[in-house]
Amino acid sequence: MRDTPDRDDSLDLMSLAPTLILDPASDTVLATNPQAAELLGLDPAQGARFSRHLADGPAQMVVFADEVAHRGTAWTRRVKMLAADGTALDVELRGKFLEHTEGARLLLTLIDLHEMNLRAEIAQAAEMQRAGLFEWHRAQAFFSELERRNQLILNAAGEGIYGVNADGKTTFVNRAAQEMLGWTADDLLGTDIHSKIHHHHLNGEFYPSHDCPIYQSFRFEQVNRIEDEVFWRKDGRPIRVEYVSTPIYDQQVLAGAVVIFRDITERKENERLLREALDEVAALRDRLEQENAYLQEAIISERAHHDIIGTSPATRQVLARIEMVSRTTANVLITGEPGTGKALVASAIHKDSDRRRRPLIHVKCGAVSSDTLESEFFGHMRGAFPGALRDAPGKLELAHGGTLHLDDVTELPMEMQGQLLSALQAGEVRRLGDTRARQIDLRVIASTSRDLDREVAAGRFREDLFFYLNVFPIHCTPLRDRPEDIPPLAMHLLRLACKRLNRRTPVITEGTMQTLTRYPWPGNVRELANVIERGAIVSTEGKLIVELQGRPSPEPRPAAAVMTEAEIEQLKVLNLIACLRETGGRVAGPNGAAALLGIRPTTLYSRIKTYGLTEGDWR
Ligand SMILES: Nc1ncnc2c1ncn2[C@@H]1O[C@H](COP(=O)(O)OP(=O)(O)OP(=O)(O)O)[C@@H](O)[C@H]1O
Repeated sequence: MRDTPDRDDSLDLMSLAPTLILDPASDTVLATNPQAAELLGLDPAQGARFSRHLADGPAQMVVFADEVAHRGTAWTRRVKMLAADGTALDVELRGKFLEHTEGARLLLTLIDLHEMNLRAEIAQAAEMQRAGLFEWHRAQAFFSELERRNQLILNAAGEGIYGVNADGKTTFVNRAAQEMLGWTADDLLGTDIHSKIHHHHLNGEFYPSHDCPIYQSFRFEQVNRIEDEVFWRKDGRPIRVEYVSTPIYDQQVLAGAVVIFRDITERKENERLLREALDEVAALRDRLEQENAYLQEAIISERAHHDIIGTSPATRQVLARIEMVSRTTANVLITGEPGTGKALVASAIHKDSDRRRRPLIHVKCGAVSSDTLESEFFGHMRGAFPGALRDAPGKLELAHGGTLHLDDVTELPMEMQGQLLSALQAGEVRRLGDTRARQIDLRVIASTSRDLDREVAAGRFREDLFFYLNVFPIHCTPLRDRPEDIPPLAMHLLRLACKRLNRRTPVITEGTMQTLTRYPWPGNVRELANVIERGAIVSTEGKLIVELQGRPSPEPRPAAAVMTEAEIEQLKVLNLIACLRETGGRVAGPNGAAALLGIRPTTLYSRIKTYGLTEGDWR
């Protein structure tokens, strides 16, 4: 240490804080370190008087020096100090008493409070920054973990998920979406996804983006759920999708939309196959129903479709007409007395026609009750009327693709005749209780044992239905007018009956055959079949015995005598008189003579006039 207030190297070692040695008695700064010289701005030229640096005079300094002398060490902030240029210094003085041979010395350390505050603030700021950085890192780690987890969730989702911003540009695409679409995230991110995957409908129609429900979600804040549209894969193939597009918000501002979609191609394909299978099942069921009904019909009516037996000109003509008409689609009207084989002819026409693989439906019109007539012909839906427990097709529907045989067609009530004609002409039926019309394609064969001309004339049968049915007439001749058919028929019917009865076939003796041939057979072939069957049951000793219900076998009829025109005219007049007598002179009306004769009343009036008949002739 030096006795001058110049720099003292020992003080450099002692302290980095501004420090000086003061002789309080002479108010002299004996030594300083550079920090103190710099702080106080000591200038050797201006001398080393310490009191120059005291802002409020020496009083406080004296008090402090006494305290230091008394305690050995002390500190104070009461001594206000100035730099050499008069700048106020904010310092804390720390004093230490030093014994010296030349008197007491005061070692003063000046703590620059201003700098200390500054450092404290910097330290605090540094501390805060350090803490802030840490928090920031923590937040960053938290969010990146969150994002990673979200990515994991998005990628693990089975549904395709993608996001678009408010400009329709793709913002994210999950793995499932990339797999389903064949487009990678790189292909899609930042691009207009609609133009890549949603540009056309399945039918090839262009799909403008402003019509797209996804566009509407991010433009008009709509949640849209779509059940069946297509997205286009990168390889150009469509996939059927269902999707939900939901608008998304950032701080309550519409930011875009998220689309969650599912590939339903397989489901749609399965639905299509299922629908097809169900349609097929329904068609098969209908067909089975029809065929079942046909079989039932066949069993109920006990119609064995035997071949038509007979060699008479009448039978040969019937066979020729069957051959002529069966391959056409023409409707056929079969007339003839009961039991003459009309149903057999109808079956033969069907069997020879192109419709033979489809059913032949026989409807015995006279046997259907008037209550169920409509449902019988047109069918009904379940619940259409009390007792309609299930859907049922009508006879017209059952005959679809095949043939409908209207047996005893004249028995149909007039109203039903009209309904039937409309359905047949329109080629469609509507089941009772159904709104849907069903197409029918059928051929109609009608048969009757009545004189249809007469029925029409009598107003009991619709003329338009008559014309519809009578496209191709076939007449079955009564058995009595074709006796040459009786032997082959008798043998044929006997073979059938014995087969059915499981009996040996007896022989028909010549005498028996003559008896059969002479009999007038009012019941025609049906009666012959019954007689033969009874005979087969009662026959013994291998011979057929026939019982003809006590009717006398008439003598063989003489060949018909040839009549002159005059004789025929005479017969007509007599017949007309007998007819008018029968009707009590009534000409018109259902029970009038005209109806009985099968001619129009006007025709009858003109005939009465022509023959000059008067009431006295039939009274
Ligand atoms: N030519 C024939 N050859 C063989 N069997 C016949 C012949 N004609 C009629 N039959 C038989 O006679 C029976 C009566 O015939 P079918 O029922 O066809 O008569 P139909 O004229 O339709 O009678 P209906 O007017 O009473 O209904 C049937 O068993 C039928 O097989």
